[in-house]
Amino acid sequence: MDYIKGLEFYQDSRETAVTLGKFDGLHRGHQKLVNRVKKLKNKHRVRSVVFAFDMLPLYEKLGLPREGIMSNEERKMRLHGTVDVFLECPFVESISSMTAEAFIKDVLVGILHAKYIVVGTDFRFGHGKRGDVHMLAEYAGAYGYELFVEEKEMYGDREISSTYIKEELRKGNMKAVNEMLGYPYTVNGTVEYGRQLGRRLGFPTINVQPAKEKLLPPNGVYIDCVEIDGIWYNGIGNVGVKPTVTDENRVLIESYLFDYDGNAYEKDVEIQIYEFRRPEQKFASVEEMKEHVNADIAYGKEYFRYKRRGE
Ligand SMILES: Cc1cc2nc3c(=O)[nH]c(=O)nc-3n(C[C@H](O)[C@H](O)[C@H](O)COP(=O)(O)O)c2cc1C
Ligand SMILES: Nc1ncnc2c1ncn2[C@@H]1O[C@H](COP(=O)(O)OP(=O)(O)OP(=O)(O)O)[C@@H](O)[C@H]1O
Repeated sequence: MDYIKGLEFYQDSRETAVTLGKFDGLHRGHQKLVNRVKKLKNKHRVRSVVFAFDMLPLYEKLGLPREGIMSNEERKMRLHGTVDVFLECPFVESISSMTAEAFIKDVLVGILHAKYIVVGTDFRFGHGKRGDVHMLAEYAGAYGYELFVEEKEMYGDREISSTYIKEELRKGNMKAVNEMLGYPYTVNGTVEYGRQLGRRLGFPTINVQPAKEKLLPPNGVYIDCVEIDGIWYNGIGNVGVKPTVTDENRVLIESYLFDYDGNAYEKDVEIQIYEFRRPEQKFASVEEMKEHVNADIAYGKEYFRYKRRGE
């Protein structure tokens, strides 16, 4: 997969099947669009392209933190191997001020040579969000592309969206989050050196700091699975600032893995979060915390007696 950041760097004259949007989370609805693009590629021998807006410049301009389901890096990793091109387009002034008509003519047709365009029913684009599926359909004949409009994937009686997933993530409702994503909520990061206190207490942990632009579930203890060197390990971990042992305000994911005894420091790992167990607590002593963590570990082992990763 070619990864291109910035429209100006896309310089391929081959025809494409392209899907467009913000694609935060690459949830089940997004996957439907990506799958359609893959099918069109196989059928018509065109290049398959995911065109994703990078909303970071907008958040920076507004002075707001970006709280995404995934970081840009995680999105890139997740798309790897699915399409020919992942084009990330920073949402800068020149893009946000472009009219919808110009976006179709200059970007979709002019730069991307789109032969097939795939979007959801509610896709909006262009200055003032004036562009929609009706406008895309209107210009299809003139510009020689075919439009595919996919029905929205549902979760219960509500449409799946990044917004809906973030609402549930903020509540720690991992079941809903994971079902809407169609894969477990994932954090990628590098294992850092901790203070080795866990090891002394009998539960060594891997410590990972998530990307700063990532929305995490509420601080608390969660069932998780961690991939190290291509092998998955079951575990239970804490998302938070570990107030019992430090006054630092740095949010980490710390996980105790049941069957791992290697040295994971500085390795890149993937953490999947499954189920909320309890909120993070400031215990009166490390001994009291140890009792609770031991109970958490017993709970986690019991959990995996009946379930395998991903179930
Ligand atoms: C299952 C589990 C539950 C935890 N729960 C809490 C908690 O409720 N409060 C807290 O302050 N720290 C909690 N922690 C974090 C521990 O304080 C931390 O892992 C320990 O101090 C070791 O830190 P170190 O890696 O820096 O040595 C938990 C850790 C695990 C693995
Ligand atoms: N549930 C869904 N089913 C099918 N297509 C979807 C679904 N949700 C979004 N899409 C389509 O995926 C593309 C990218 O959507 P985008 O990420 O911009 O929206 P979203 O997931 O609804 O996010 P947000 O909640 O931030 O608006 C668009 O073409 C959109 O119509």
